[in-house]
Amino acid sequence: MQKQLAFLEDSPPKGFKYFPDFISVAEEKKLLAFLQSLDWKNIHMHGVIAKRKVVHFGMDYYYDSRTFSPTTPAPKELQFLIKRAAKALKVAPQSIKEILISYYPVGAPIGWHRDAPMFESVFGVSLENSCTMKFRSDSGNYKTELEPRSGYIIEGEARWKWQHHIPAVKTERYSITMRTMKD
Ligand SMILES: O=C(O)CCC(=O)C(=O)O
Ligand SMILES: [Fe+2]
Repeated sequence: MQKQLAFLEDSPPKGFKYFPDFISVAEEKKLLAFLQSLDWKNIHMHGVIAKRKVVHFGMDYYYDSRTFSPTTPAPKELQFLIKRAAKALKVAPQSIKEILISYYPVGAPIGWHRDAPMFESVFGVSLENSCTMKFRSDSGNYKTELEPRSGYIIEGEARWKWQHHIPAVKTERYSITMRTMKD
C-alpha cells in the first residue's frame, strides 16, 4: 500500500513531458537579452495586480474577461524556439498561435489553474533559474523541478485533467510558453 501511494505521487501526469537542456547556454543568453527589450505588462486579475509580468505575441489574453484577440506576431528572435517547440509537439510552427513570456520576480507564484480552454497544447521553456512545478488531480499529485534551459509539454490528461501551479519562486525566473489553439 505504502509503495503504491509513493508510486502515485511520483509518476508524472500523462501528457507531461520534460526536456532538459532544450536550449543551449548561448541561446538562453541571447533570449534573456532580448527579453530585457520588451514592454512588460502587469496582470490585473479580480482587482489585484499579480507579481509576475507578461508579454504576449500572437494572441493577447485578457485575464479578467478570459477573452483573447490577435496581437503583434512573434518577432524573429523567437522563431527558432517556435520551430523547435512545434517539432517537439509534432505540429507545424504556424499552429503555435500564442506566445506568452512571463517574468517571475523573487516571491512571484502562479496559482493553481488549467490553461484557458481555447488553447490546446502547451510548450514551456524556462530561463535563468529553476522553479518547482506542481500538478494535482483526482488521481494524485506530482511535483517536479523546471531547470533553466529546459522545456516541457503539457497536453492530453496533464492539460485537461490536472491543474498546475508554480509556488513563489526563490530566484527570479523567465518562461516562454507557446500554445496551439483548440479546434
Ligand atoms: O511559467 C511557466 O512555465 C508556466 C506558466 C503557466 O502555467 C501559464 O502561463 O499558464
Ligand atoms: Fe499554465
